[in-house]
Amino acid sequence: YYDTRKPKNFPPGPPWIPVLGSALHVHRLRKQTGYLYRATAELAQCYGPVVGLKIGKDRQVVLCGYEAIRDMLSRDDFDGRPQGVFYETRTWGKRRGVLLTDEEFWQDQRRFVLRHLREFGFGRRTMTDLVEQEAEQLVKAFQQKLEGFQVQKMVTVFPRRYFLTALKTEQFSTFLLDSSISFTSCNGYTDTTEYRGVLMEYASHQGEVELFLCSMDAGVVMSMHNAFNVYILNTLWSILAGIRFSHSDAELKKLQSLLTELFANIDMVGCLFSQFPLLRFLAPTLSGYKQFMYTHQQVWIYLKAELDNHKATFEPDKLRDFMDAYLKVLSSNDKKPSFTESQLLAICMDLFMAGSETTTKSLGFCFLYLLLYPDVQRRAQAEIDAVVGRDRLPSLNDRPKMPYMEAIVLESVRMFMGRTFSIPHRALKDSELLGYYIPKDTMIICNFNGTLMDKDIWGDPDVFRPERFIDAQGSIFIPDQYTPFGFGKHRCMGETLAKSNVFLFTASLLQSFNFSIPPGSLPPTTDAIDGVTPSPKPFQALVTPRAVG
Ligand code: HEM
Repeated sequence: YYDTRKPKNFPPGPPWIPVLGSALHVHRLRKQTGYLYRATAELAQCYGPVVGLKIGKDRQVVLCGYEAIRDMLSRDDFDGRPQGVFYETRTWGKRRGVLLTDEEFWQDQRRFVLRHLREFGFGRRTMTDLVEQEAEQLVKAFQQKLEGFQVQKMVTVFPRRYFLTALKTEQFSTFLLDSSISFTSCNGYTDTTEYRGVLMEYASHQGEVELFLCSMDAGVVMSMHNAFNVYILNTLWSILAGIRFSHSDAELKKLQSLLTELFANIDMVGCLFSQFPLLRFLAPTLSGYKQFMYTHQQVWIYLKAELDNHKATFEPDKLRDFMDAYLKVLSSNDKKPSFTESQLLAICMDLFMAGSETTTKSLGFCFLYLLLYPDVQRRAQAEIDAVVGRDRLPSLNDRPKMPYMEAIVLESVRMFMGRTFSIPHRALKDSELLGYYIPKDTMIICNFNGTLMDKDIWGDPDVFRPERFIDAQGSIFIPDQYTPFGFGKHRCMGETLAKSNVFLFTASLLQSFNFSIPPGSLPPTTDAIDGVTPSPKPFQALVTPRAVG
């Protein structure tokens, strides 16, 4: 009976039943809508922007509107992070790290991490160099896959009259760039060679049409959703531990695939064993506990080996990276008790998890939408050609002169975070939010779908339209409601790095290549894979070099 009673003036929501709370109700909605963020958005339609739930042992409040989210994120009362098995087993049974800790412990550690990440690269020249270096490697890797392939000017001069006739008789299947076309005979109408290819550019002048066509076999079809992981991780890991991973590093690949799988099986708000902790013992596999532990153990082993390596080569006067800076503090006598070796490992794990998945997935969504919106791709390429040209790679210094590319970054992150939640907060004491009573220790979650995909704010939220971030003067304009990195004291620590990566990786690839839907394939779906953070479903692109400008 006690389990079914809601605290007085607790935010409205579905009824609570013993032990399960509102879990079944939410589960049903999730099945219907396909996603947890949609299930809670539906609840917000019914109960308002502040929804009260109980999932197993967890009392949760989900916020679904800008006003509620802004109020919560800007108040110290809600600066806690959730407690419990889920948040402790990941770091050896005690809350450690910077992602899921709070109060004085977190403040000291966050301050240290921010200061030293800045020292070794964040927001400084070193970061610029690192991101530019990785972008260059990424372009090289794409070029290698396309090696030996040249844009073929297969048909140069084409009598316009014949060309138009061919179009009318549908010898050309379509007249869109990046589409596949095939036709027979052109040179003087006697050659009966069959031409099949992807139309990359055309120019019509003086009664003639010039076609730039690349052979379909020569373009390379590549998986795009996972094309960026290692390069993204390298920008972060160089700063943290001075390491650059090779693309073929088998151990890293194994680790990343374990993490990807784990992230798809748990949610931002926990999973079965965190809400029903007894299930760890009764059903370790079904409740996700076994997989959670196994993946974390693998990450610990990996990080510990690197830490041992650093300890063996550590020189207090020659600090190479963030790990060294932390080791130096550990060796001093006046360090605060929160500075420990396990805390260093937990910070590395947090940054490893928070840093690589998020940026990689933002890039995944970016290229998914670039395939679906070829006009956006062309406009970006026109800006790249005008500002950078083709003789050198884009750099982060070009950024202020490239508002359209900057807008693509903002729009890609909106598409990514508009399908998920922020990291949960916790009420540090009994509080009030938009007139409701929030008891101490309640978990509070922002559903970013309610702001980043709100029709009233964006008009056409499902459309990939970077122009929405550009004002009448052609400058970047960011509405207040755009908060994919959170705000307040827990604001994301990697925003600068993440945006720089998405900007430069995208600009560098678009400078050299066109990305299109492979001929004969359906357009990729915009449905995502649910999980801690959403991922685009696996998709492929036909990558062809751009014709020389
Ligand atoms: C597109 C990429 C990214 C997005 C959308 C993103 C988003 C977020 C959000 C929404 C939060 C939670 C804020 C809150 O709880 O109020 C957060 C926190 C955090 N992010 Fe990011 N993030 C991204 C990339 C990164 C990167 C590259 C790093 C690596 C340095 C990083 C490190 C962190 C950390 C350490 C926190 C916890 C901050 C704290 O609680 O004090 N993030 N991020």
